[in-house]
Amino acid sequence: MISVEEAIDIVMSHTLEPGKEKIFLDKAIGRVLKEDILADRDFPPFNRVMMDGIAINSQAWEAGRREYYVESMQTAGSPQQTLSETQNCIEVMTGAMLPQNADVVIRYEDVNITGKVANVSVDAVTSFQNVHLKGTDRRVDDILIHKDQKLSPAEIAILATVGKHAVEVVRQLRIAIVSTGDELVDVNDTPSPYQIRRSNTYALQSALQVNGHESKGFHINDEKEVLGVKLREIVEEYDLVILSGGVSKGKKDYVPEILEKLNVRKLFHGVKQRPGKPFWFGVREDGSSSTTIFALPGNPVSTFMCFYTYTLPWLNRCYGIDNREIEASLSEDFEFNPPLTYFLQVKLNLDKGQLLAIPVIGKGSGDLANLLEADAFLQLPSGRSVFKAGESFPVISYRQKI
Ligand SMILES: Nc1nc2c(c(=O)[nH]1)N[C@H]1C(S)=C(S)[C@@H](COP(=O)(O)OP(=O)(O)OC[C@H]3O[C@@H](n4cnc5c(N)ncnc54)[C@H](O)[C@@H]3O)O[C@H]1N2
Ligand code: MOO
Ligand SMILES: [Mg+2]
Repeated sequence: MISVEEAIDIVMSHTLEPGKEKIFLDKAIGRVLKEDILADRDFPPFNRVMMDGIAINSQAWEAGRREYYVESMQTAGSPQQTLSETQNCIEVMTGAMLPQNADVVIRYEDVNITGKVANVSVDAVTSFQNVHLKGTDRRVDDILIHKDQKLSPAEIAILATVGKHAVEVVRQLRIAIVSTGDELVDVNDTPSPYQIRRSNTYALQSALQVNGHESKGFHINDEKEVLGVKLREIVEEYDLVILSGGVSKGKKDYVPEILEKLNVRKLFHGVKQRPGKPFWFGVREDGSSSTTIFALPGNPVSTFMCFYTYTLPWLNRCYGIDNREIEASLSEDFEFNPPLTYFLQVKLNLDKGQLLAIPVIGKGSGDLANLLEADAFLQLPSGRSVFKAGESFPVISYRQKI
């Protein structure tokens, strides 16, 4: 059996290069950009009026003029007008082009308009007040977003404003989630006394979904032949296969044996960790294509922990997304004696800017209800048994709290 550190090294050194594809902007949220995005014009593209009011020429103001004849109105979305007489004004609306020969905008709150005459009630004006000057935010051809950026709503706004209705992003890997087990029935079914509803596929598919990955769910019973046939099809069609169950020592735990028969190269089976000890990992190479297989132990807490500790960081690495390394400090002394890395379930609290991990002890890796009480796993290293309050350890969070 290998250590957690060795397992992470092996997983992370077997990433894929997904390639790229072009997609429409309305489908781009959460995807990773594969091209630099340049400003197609200055930001803003013209001298933009920032307040509803009147536009005047500052020289007229300096010459003492406070009463202005309203020549016309410049609204947003209409071509630039020209102030024909500098002692006059033009009514202007937010978002409009500043009229030619005008360099000051005075807001309506500081103006009294009677008929066609505007009286200004402020004591001072400054050149280009209430004007958002052309090119002051960004210049044409500036790089606005660098490639490899994961797209959030802020990047989507920029892509829209520069007219990118389609963008080049990292191709989505084809992902299959496969649960195994005769005791498992679907969510719509009423289990017999000896059965349970399968939850791992739903947990994994939703964990993928919140991280921007589509996947297809499958279920296969513990029958060698069927497992062999169905897994062959899945392994040949998908880039990533995440299995749950069937990897331990049981008489019907066929998954490792079947995978090896399908020419999946085993990279490890068994990690010195709790939960998740029987975790199996391998790769099937077929000419230019390859399939990566995470066969996770079936106990729901093990499946969950292994996904967040190994599979999600692997996916992030494939997509060029940084894996955040966060630590939290233990709220109380904790003891764990076996020579294994222990992934302690914890609740996270922010305490005076410091992340505090409060142990939430469940009844082992079958106690999936305990996932509700906790937020994360605190990774306590092997080789020691006493962990002191205040000590910091890496934390793997499955909630959006941090
Ligand atoms: N003799 C030994 N027995 C076991 C060992 C061991 O080292 N020696 N390891 C234990 C550990 S640790 C784990 S974890 C489990 C792993 O078992 P498998 O990966 O073979 O998984 P299964 O046997 O198929 O199922 C285990 C458990 O999880 C439930 N399960 C499975 N899939 C789902 C699902 N999709 N949704 C909900 N629950 C699921 C299943 O009903 C079982 O109760 O083995 C220990 N045994
Ligand atoms: O490794 Mo198992 O996940 O402890 O129950
Ligand atoms: Mg088993």
